[in-house]
Amino acid sequence: MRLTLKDVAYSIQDTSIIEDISIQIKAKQFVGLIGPNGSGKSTLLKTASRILKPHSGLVHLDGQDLYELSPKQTAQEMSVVSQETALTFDFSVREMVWMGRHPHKRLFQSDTKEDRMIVDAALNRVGMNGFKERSFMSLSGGEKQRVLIARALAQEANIIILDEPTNHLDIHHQLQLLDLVKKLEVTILAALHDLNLAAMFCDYLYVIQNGQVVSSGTPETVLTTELIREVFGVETEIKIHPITHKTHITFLAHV
Ligand SMILES: Nc1ncnc2c1ncn2[C@@H]1O[C@H](COP(=O)(O)OP(=O)(O)OP(=O)(O)O)[C@@H](O)[C@H]1O
Repeated sequence: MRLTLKDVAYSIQDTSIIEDISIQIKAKQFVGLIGPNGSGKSTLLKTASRILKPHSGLVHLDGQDLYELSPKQTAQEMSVVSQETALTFDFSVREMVWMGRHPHKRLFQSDTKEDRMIVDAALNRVGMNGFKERSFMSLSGGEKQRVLIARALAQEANIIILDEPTNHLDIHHQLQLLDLVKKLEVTILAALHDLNLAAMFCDYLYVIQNGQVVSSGTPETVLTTELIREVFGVETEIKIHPITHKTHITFLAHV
């Protein structure tokens, strides 16, 4: 499933947060958003996922206007993993993941054997099956993050939008999570802070600065010493790593 944003803009009280953003994510592509703190990545992800309605511009799923779909249809196609999971009540881990099944169910329909198998399989894939009866609120940041990924898996969406998915995760779980997400073969849009992980996993990158796209392309073409100096204010040495054959950045000093 393709996700397309055309000339998307969003402002808060006359202050432009993002403007003229056009991005295209082909089916099954893993696209990364990179950019400094406060550049507008989360706002962009929210406009792409119907959490914030753009003030102008269009968001299309396979050519169809996102706002012509019902919220339930949107949830069948797209799942969002973000840090801001506001919970009024505490739920168990199993219940949290089970919520991913909601868009596939009729009103008041109880869970089926298939739902239970999907929830168990999702928890297994993120290594959290042993935590099923634990309260979600009692989990560590990294454990919560893995449960939210399991919920996205249980939702069986064609597009997954991730806001800094590796935040809170140790290096083993960062690599495991991005590897898992990549192998799902669904369309992925993710804001990532770690430029080396972005280079390893993303097929294509958009660089956001001051609410606008300032560069886009494959990691090898986008991640240059000039761009990183300009956008992040950091001197780097960049090489193709002899083992991974991916762009590898060594950070030298801030400018
Ligand atoms: N509700 C709000 N009221 C006022 N300003 C806001 C609001 N939400 C976001 N902003 C501002 O919009 C800008 C972009 O924020 P956003 O969270 O999209 O950036 P980001 O690139 O995701 O940042 P980070 O990397 O730090 O997570 C920031 O300057 C932020 O302070």
